[in-house]
Amino acid sequence: MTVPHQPPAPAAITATGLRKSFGEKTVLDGIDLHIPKGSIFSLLGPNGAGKTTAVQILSTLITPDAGDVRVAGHDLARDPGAVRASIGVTGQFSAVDNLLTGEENLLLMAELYGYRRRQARRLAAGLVERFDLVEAAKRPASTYSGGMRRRLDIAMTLVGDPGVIFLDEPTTGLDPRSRHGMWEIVRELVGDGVTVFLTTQYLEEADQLADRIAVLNGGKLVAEGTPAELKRLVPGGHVVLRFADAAGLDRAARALGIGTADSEALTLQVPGDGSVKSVKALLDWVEAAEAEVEGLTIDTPDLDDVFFAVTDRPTT
Ligand SMILES: Nc1ncnc2c1ncn2[C@@H]1O[C@H](COP(=O)(O)OP(=O)(O)OP(=O)(O)O)[C@@H](O)[C@H]1O
Repeated sequence: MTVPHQPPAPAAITATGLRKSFGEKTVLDGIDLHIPKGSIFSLLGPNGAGKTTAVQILSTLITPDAGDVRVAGHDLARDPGAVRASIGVTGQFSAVDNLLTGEENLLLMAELYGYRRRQARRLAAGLVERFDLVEAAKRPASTYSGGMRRRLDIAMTLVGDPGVIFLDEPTTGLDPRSRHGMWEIVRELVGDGVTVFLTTQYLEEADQLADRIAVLNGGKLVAEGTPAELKRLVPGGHVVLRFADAAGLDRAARALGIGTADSEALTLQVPGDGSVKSVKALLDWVEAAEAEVEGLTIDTPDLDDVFFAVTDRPTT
């Protein structure tokens, strides 16, 4: 019997041996990337690690010193124009014109892409609706909140119907509600088949959104994988049992023979992955020692733990 062979998902972005230095400073020291179409990839790293530099290279704003890069099926070095036509970039350098209304910004963008007046109006109306800007559409963008401006920025990017979107810190400075709204937008984009390359300062954001995450440090990718894979790289998961009295804590600590007891808080911290099976086994042991557990909490490593484990101090 032959095992059916799953073809690898086509790549939206690939890079091999990507290098970039500024003077003496090597920022990217041989980076390889393979980002499947229709996925969200998040690049993390301390301040000054080179995330923006990577985005600028992949989006044709600056040229690398070495490396083969393909974006949306086009060779970056040979056909930067085709790459540019297939991508959208939003983030630190917003394309929004403050003097124009939201609607005018969208119409201007549509004109740049060669849409006729009627088509442009229809497209702008659809985007205004989709990005919840109907009430604000006739107001100058200068009056918009940070969240509205980011939504308008992404809406403008979509006028060009890009297959790959670079989001450079899309939610920095947004309040939690606006941030969640932005996450919904990103998920919708990917649902439509768009590939998203995301840089963020918020590890929770990468955890929530990204299919795969890479951590950049000292010019190299020091860790790469799904959020779950990365969390497995670091130890630190544990279960904290809280006891009814000191005698119970004592009996349990002796029966288990591992863990850190806190006699004031009446807790015992035991290493563990927090799975139902391991917690049940732990409670069975404690019960056999006739110790009464009043409560328990499970702490699993999060991306913060991974980040601290694989990166060193900021480089700027
Ligand atoms: N045009 C330039 N000339 C000289 N050095 C530069 C230039 N652009 C970036 N750098 C340096 O390259 C390094 C990486 O910068 P980059 O902005 O890519 O980092 P980053 O990971 O995006 O940081 P942050 O999280 O702070 O935005 C920094 O040390 C920066 O000072």
